[in-house]
Amino acid sequence: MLKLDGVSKTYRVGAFGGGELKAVSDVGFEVGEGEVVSLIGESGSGKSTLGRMILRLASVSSGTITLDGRDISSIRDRKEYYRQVQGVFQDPFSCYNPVFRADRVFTMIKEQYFPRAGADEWRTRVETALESVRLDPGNVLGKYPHQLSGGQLQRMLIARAVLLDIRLLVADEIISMLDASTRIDVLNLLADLRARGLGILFVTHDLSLGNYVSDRTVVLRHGKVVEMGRTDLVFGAPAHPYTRSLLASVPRLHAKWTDAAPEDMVEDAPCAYHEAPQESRTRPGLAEIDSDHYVACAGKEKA
Ligand SMILES: Nc1ncnc2c1ncn2[C@@H]1O[C@H](COP(=O)(O)OP(=O)(O)OP(=O)(O)O)[C@@H](O)[C@H]1O
Repeated sequence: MLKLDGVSKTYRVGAFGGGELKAVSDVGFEVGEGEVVSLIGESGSGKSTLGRMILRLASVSSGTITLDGRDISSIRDRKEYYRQVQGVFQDPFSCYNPVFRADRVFTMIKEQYFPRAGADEWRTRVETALESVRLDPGNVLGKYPHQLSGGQLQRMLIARAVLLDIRLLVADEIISMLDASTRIDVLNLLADLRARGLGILFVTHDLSLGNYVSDRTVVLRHGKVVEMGRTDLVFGAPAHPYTRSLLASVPRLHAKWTDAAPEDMVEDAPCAYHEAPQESRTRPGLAEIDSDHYVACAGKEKA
């Protein structure tokens, strides 16, 4: 479905845009139907930039992003694209105008995409979409954003995507601002949507969330993929020192802070990329060290 191939993004920075900042370098991965792919990396690693390029909110400097083999930049009709691909972001409050009722987000969808739907039919569709994101329509319809919780507003945005029956959701840090119990609700909701065939790019800096929800994981560092593949392999047998150090820094329930030192962070461990045979370098800068488990050179990262 969605495929990124050698995608890079360079921002113009500094006085009069005289400098350049390479936020994303030569990134390639896929998101299939009914698949959740986590994009993991620390702050500034380029996760949101990738999400924004996929959502066509930022231009691609080089490389291609395709949907079913079609370059997304060649899809002139943005409405057609957004009928299939939508984003939900960290701060749900920023997506609503406080002056209007929150369900205006549905009215806008109706006006743009379903102008001919009758009022009753539309109301039934909205109610069904709300129920599918585990919201009680009676509790949320007709209310202003300040009368709803962050979790409810976030789910309404996901319901909007459900109404459009999209194929790919870019979920950028959507859990970060929610409390623990609401987090699990939203995560379970994503699992429901995946079961219905929705592809999800789950952008997060939180490894445990990524591990919980995703089939495949892409670890980004300084805009480059350092490791990616099946989540059980990336988390179970991390091959890049950066992935290992990220995993080692996740607080563990049964370990005291001093015990949680990154014991497996061996600086002079052999580089898995260079240990792998030449023919395993099937993607630029990455070696396939197991079926659907890719790693970048550790030496270059250390340099
Ligand atoms: N519009 C922009 N103009 C210039 N530089 C930008 C712009 N947007 C992002 N950057 C820079 O690009 C790099 C990647 O930023 P990005 O927001 O993609 O990272 P991130 O991994 O999503 O971080 P966070 O988790 O903090 O949101 C950072 O160095 C950031 O400062």
